Amino acid sequence: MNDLQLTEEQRMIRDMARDFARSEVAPHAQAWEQAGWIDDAVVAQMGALGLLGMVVPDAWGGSYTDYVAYALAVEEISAGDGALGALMSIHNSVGCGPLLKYGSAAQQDAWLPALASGQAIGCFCLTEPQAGSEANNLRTQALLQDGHWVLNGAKQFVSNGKRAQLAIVFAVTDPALGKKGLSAFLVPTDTPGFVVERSEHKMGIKASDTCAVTLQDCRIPQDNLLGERGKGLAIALANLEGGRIGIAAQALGIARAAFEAALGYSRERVQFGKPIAEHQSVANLLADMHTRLNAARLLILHAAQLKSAGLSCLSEASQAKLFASEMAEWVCSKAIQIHGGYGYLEDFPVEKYYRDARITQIYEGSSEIQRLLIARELAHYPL
Ligand SMILES: CC(C)(COP(=O)(O)OP(=O)(O)OC[C@H]1O[C@@H](n2cnc3c(N)ncnc32)[C@H](O)[C@@H]1OP(=O)(O)O)[C@@H](O)C(=O)NCCC(=O)NCCSC(=O)CCS(=O)O
Repeated sequence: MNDLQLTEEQRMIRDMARDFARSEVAPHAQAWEQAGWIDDAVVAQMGALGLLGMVVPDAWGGSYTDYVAYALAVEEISAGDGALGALMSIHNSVGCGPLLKYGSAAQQDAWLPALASGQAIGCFCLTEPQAGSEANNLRTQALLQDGHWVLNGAKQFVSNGKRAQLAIVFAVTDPALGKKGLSAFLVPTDTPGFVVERSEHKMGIKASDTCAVTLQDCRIPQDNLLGERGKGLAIALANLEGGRIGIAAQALGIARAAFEAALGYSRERVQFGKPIAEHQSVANLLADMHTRLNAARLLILHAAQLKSAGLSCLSEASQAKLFASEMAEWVCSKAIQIHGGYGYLEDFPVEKYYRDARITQIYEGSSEIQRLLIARELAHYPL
């Protein structure tokens, strides 16, 4: 999809996000990485610009246009900093998304205005030490006692874990029912017994707070059940579908930043009497990088269009994430190659892009899970 196929509103949102990323995000990304924390002020600015309420309708103070505008904005912010792209995608997609689709009117009114403005940040507590790809193998228990749910268990790899005010937590309510015995809950993170254990030390997106969380007799009102009892797995998987569009856009943004760094460098770096961009081996690499970036964007925006139209995009979102995340590692690696030895140094940005891109093949469903989902959907492929 080129500019011609975007609406004026989609272009304006993309350009606003691009300007913001270039002036307020990219210049600080390295400092945030060193601090292991994204500056609170920039998160507040994103809230004021509407970038944290992009899937929430106006009625709750959100800035929803459609998922195309959202994907374009995630790409731009991620080109500025992959860690901030993670915060944005996870907050919008799997933080706000479940409340929008499954929340009661009272739950939506209580949380969506704060989430949409960025005054509250959301996180998604599904994964457990023994339940990664096998999302239904949860051990966290929720017991109903005296009008309260009491949650106990351990969650792993919770992005925004330290920053979030609201956690969407998945737990076993009816062990005998297997997959149909899981439920979803809204847990304010200041509830006693919601314990953020540690921020993990990661290879990339180091400024994103990825935490282990334990639930220790964490008591929440009975009304904090999100959606129907027993529908927890469906709620989790339905939201990961949208989340995967966001992570694909994050991968694309990081890869595009790497490509642009490599293109700029190749025009300046002279070897054998001419800029290396004019050497065919480098020019061919740049051509392949550009082509793959544009192919990824088409897949992402196609999935986003389906989602905006309220259609299922399970396979398309998985295809977008699979292709974009694997493309991102390849493009970032080639960007380092074009920089030669300098690309391996922290003085140049491409080594960070390479590290930041790697996670996109793992979280919100690994490449192996995306292939499994795409293959499953082929059962309905018309011949
Ligand atoms: C590997 C899996 C695909 C296996 O899934 P299952 O076979 O166990 O599940 P199903 O039987 O297919 O579905 C169960 C239930 O959910 C409904 N469902 C499934 N998908 C959708 C959807 N897209 N929309 C709506 N509903 C859906 C389905 O109809 C069933 O409902 P009923 O029982 O019929 O009522 C799966 O386990 C999987 O995807 N695994 C990967 C998990 C994953 O991505 N984990 C990452 C978690 S988040 C993370 O990485 C942390 C980063 S962050 O902080 O975001």
